[in-house]
Amino acid sequence: MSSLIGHPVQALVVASLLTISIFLFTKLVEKRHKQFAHLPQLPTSLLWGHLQLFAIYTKHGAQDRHPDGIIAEMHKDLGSPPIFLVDLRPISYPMAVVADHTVAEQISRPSKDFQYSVPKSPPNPSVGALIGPLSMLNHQNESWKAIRRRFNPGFSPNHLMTLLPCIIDKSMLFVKRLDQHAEVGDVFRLTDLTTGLTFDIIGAVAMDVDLEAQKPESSRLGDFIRIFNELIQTHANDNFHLPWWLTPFMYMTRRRLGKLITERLQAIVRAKFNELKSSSPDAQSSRTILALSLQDIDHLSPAVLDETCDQLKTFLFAGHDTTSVLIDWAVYELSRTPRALKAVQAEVTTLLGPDSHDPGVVRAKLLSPGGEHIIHQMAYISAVIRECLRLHPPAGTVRMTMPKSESTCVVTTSRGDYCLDGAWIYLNHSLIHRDRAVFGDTADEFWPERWLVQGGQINTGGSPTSDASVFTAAPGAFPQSAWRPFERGPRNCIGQELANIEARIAIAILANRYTFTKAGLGELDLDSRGWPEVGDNGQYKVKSELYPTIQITAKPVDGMLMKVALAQPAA
Ligand code: HEM
Repeated sequence: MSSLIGHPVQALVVASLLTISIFLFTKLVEKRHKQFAHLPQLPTSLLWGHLQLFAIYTKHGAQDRHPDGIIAEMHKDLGSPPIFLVDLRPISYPMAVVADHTVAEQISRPSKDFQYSVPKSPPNPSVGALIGPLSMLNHQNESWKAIRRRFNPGFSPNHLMTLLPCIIDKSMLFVKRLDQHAEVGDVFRLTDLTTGLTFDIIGAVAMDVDLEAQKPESSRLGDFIRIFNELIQTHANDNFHLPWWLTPFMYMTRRRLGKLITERLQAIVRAKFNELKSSSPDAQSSRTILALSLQDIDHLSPAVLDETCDQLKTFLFAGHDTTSVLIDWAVYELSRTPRALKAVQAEVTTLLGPDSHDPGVVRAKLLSPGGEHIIHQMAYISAVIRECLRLHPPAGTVRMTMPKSESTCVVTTSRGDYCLDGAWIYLNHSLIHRDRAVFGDTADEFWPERWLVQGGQINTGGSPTSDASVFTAAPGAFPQSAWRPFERGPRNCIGQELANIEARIAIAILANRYTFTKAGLGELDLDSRGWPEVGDNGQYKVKSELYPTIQITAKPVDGMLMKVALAQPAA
């Protein structure tokens, strides 16, 4: 009897399972093999997409290298198309990787369909605790515009120049820490010092708060930097920004630390608001980025407080992390490029005088009337910064339009037009910045002169010189959109001028005072006499390549291990 009843039920179950299986299979085929079949891509597996392939490519080199390095190898094996697909579902959205600056520009510029450029991808929950849900990084359209408008004045070049004394004072503490390492002669993580510097600066210029990020012993570091460091550390091995449901405990830790930062920021914003609205605000306090953003606010409502705190959180993170990476790479590239170091030293001596190894002299000169003009005259240093950001871009941007939404995202490339709806559109700076079609055979080399005019000619290689005086900036050397470390268009980086000022000052202070020597990865390959040897690219030969890893942004994998010594002042 029971078998008689069982048969139809079993048949129904089997039929349902079969229907569901066929449905799922069709969906899978649709997603894996049809949805983005129009985009160039390596062979994809029905079940795994490109996940397995990605794992295989990962094994080709250092496992902890930045995913951009893996993507670059895939790109090369595909014949370097302007755009291609990497399908890592279900770990992330399918990713349309943009490797060509003309395509990137179509995404980042305003258009008829997208007034403020193609929208940002949905917020990444893994960085939610660091920047806060109301961060301008996550907003779109008019709500983004309103926030950006509120904070723009604080980042205007003119306003930033008024903050010069505070940036220089923080740089003096940086010198003090380096002097200590020079005295001991130890191997240290330069990143720890540069993040201390940039964190201190952003705390001072944004809020007029001493974040005490440059204390000699880590136990004496300020509260903020310790919490931030702990939070950033949770991203150390999170190569793929794994979804929260795969890392629930990490997610909870991040939330807890994020809350601690918010509480501290709320107290600061309340105090600064009250001070500002009192009859006589302190002169320094009233010039900060925070103060300017509060100028037109009469009532500090909970909504305004939350929004303000999340922007400050964003500035604290975005403002210290990327700029410290830039300074790290500048120190490293200069330490292994004698021609460029000589040119920087000559420029600093010309602009700041023969005693520019003395930080006190540099400070006095930069703070004297007209000091800010000196910063604008640093043509060679500026080229070094451009070149470091070209070769070692810390961040990129990810955009997205949903399928079947009102406006679609179609880009025109040398290989045809592509609709990108439903994919993460990843403007990959590492690929764009090393495009041989733009930067030629020296695309992978550190060559600051490519940004400069020498005797009326753009120097793209050959006849190197270290005479900085013959260089002037070359604004039209390359298509503007081919260099985009700060991104372009309305959603470009609000802090790019600040980063530039910080990096210029840091390089100017370091150039004639110290000699840096890399330790560990990227160390110089000395000859039998113990001397470094210059290779064809004008750089000292090294034993191994130093590579970036991912810790939210791209960072030198070893924290830029260095030794530093006081340089001999020129006779
Ligand atoms: C070398 C240093 C820096 C680099 C390479 C850099 C790079 C970038 C990039 C690529 C973006 C676009 C991100 C995206 O679309 O998701 C961006 C946006 C942003 N950056 Fe920077 N940044 C640097 C320094 C700074 C500094 C010093 C600050 C200061 C507080 C800052 C604050 C921001 C903010 C708030 C945004 C969002 C802007 C918006 O959406 O309107 N950055 N940055």
